[in-house]
Amino acid sequence: MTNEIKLFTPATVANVACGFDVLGFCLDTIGDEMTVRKVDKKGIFITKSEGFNLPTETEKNVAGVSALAMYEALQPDCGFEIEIKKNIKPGSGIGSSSASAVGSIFGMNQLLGQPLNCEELIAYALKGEALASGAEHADNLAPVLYGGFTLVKSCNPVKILELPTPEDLFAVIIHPQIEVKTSEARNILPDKVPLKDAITQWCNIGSLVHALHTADYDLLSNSLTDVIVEPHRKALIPYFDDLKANALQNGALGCGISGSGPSVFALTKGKATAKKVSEAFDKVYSDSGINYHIYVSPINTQGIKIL
Ligand SMILES: Nc1ncnc2c1ncn2[C@@H]1O[C@H](COP(=O)(O)OP(=O)(O)O)[C@@H](O)[C@H]1O
Ligand SMILES: N[C@@H](CCOP(=O)(O)O)C(=O)O
Repeated sequence: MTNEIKLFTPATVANVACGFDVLGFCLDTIGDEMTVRKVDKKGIFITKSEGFNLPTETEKNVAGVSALAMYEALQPDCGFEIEIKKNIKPGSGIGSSSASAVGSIFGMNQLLGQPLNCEELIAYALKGEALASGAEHADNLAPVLYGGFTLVKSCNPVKILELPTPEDLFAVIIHPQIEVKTSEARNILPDKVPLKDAITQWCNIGSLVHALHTADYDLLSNSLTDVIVEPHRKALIPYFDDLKANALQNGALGCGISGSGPSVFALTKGKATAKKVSEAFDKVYSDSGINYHIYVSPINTQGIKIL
C-alpha cells in the first residue's frame, strides 16, 4: 500500500444565496494542492505550508485540527505528515479553510485503507472548520468531498444530501484581494430573523433544490435570493450592489456573496454568458484601484481529486 498521496482540494461556494450554512457547490478551476504522508513517528505534523503565511503548528492550522480529531479517534499505529500548497487565499469566501480541513483527513483515510465513509469524515472536518470560523458548519466542507451541489441536512449527526447539477451551469467568481474572516462575518449577523423574511428564504431554498432536480433554469434564477444574510454582509464587499446589478443585466441567473465574502459569485446557463458576466464584473472593479481575480468555472461534480 502506498505511503503518500497528493491531492487537489477544490474551492467552494457556500450558502448559494438563500442556503446559509446548508447549501454549497464545488468549483473546478481553483483549489489547493496537498500531500499527506504516512510516517513511523506518531502524531500529526504540518511539514510545509506554501503560498500564504499560515501557521504550521498542528493545533493552529485547520488541516491539523481536523487531522488530529480523526487521529485521536482512530489511534492508528503511525503518524502523518501534511504539506499544503495554498492557492486559495485565506479569508476569501471560497472555502480556503474547508479545502484544508477536508484535504488532510481525506488523505489520511485513503492511506489507512478507507475505514471511514464521507459523513464520518465530515464530522472530523467540522472540528477544523470551527477553528477558522468559530462555528461547526459543513456547507463549505461537503462540496469539497462530494463535488457538485450539496445540502447539509444536519451536522450532528452528519447527514449530507447530494443534489444534481444541471449540465449547462457555470459559476463566475470575483475575488477582491481583501480578507474577510468568516468568524467576523458571522459575528455581524443578527440572532433573530423576522418571520416574513424566514418565509421568503425557505420558499427560495425549497424551490432552488427543486430547480436543481428538474434543471429548471427559470426557477433557479427566481430562487437565488438571500433576504437574511446578504443585507448585513454586503457592506463588507466593495461595490457589491454594482457587481450584482451588472451580473444580472448581463444574463446571470443569480448573484450573491460567496460563503462569508468578500468573493461574489454568479451562476449562468452556458459558458458564453459566464464570459459576459465575468466582463461585467471586471468593468465594476477595473478602475477602482482594488486588486481582484476573476474565475470562470464549471461546477466540479467530482470534488477532491487524487493527483
Ligand atoms: N490551512 C488553512 N487554510 C486556510 N486558512 C487557515 C488554515 N489554517 C488556519 N487558517 C485560518 O483560518 C482563517 C481563514 O478561514 P476563513 O476566514 O473561513 O476563510 P475562507 O472563507 O477563505 O475559508 C484565517 O484566519 C487563517 O489564518
Ligand atoms: N455558511 C458559512 C460559509 C462560510 O464559507 P467560507 O467559504 O467563507 O469559509 C458562512 O457564511 O459563514
